[in-house]
Amino acid sequence: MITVRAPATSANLGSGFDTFGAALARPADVVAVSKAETTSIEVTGVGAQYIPEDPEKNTVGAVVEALDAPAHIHIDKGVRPASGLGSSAASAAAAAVGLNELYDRGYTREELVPIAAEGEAVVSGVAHADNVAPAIVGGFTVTTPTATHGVETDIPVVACLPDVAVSTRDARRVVPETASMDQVVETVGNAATLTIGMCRSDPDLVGSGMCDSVVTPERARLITGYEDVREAAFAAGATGVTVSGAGPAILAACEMDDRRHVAAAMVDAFAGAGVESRAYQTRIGPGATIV
Ligand SMILES: Nc1ncnc2c1ncn2[C@@H]1O[C@H](COP(=O)(O)OP(=O)(O)OP(=O)(O)O)[C@@H](O)[C@H]1O
Ligand SMILES: N[C@@H](CCO)C(=O)O
Repeated sequence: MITVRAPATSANLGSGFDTFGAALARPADVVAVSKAETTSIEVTGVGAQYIPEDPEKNTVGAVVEALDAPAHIHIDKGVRPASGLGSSAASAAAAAVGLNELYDRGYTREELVPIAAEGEAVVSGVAHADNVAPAIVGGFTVTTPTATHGVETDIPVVACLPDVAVSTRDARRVVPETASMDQVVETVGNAATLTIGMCRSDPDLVGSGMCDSVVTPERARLITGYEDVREAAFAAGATGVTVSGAGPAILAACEMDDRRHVAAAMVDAFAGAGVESRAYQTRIGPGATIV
């Protein structure tokens, strides 16, 4: 049996829609795989009741198919589904790393990214790899249709998760089909600023590059209290705030000394909007690890 811990992730980071991703030090899924004649899946943990155990419908089933690696798979969920924290990707990433090891398939971490992304197609209709990439490789990642590049970085973040669900499939329906040239220029500038910030482990630069005027405003409308939470996080010292993945989680970057205040401010602001939430005080961390 092989057991793998794969982290929650935050995709987009504002200016990097379907491209940027970051691994969060916590929460995480823990997935155990053992060889079997036919594949079976058992799910326990946070939100397990909402996750199908049918291999055709669970993200890990697509990974089993892609690796031709039938197994009994136990998924212990630490990342709540429909969170914007890469819940479906965490399981797929852990399964890809575990089954690659179990069956000695010999793929590199980068080669496992498109394999794990097949699982995302099962739940959202698109094999977007911006969550599975950091969940497998760790740190900050840039994923294009042909490659994944990652860097280690040290950025404190708060991921505040309201007690409501937003499915990625639904949140992709509000993504605009076009952007103006002004928006393209602005986005390139912000994405480049964020990337330099990640390379320098500089929360100010990362935060200022987290802005996006194309996708984020549309997604923000799906999250009750978004503007209040954003303002409260900035007032408490956040350097940047945006929708995490497809939402409803909201991600804030900050200096380590401000992390606690930012977390409290975000939870209080959600409460003011009538929404319960929990804040993960975390940081950008490593990818999947065999435990
Ligand atoms: N192993 C799995 N873990 C979590 N969700 C799964 C899994 N397999 C299938 N699902 C389904 O995927 C959906 C959740 O995925 P979705 O992409 O909407 O959320 P997320 O992964 O938390 O968000 P995001 O991709 O925005 O970070 C739920 O409908 C859930 O039942
Ligand atoms: N890039 C994807 C990530 C989902 O977590 C989206 O925003 O739809």
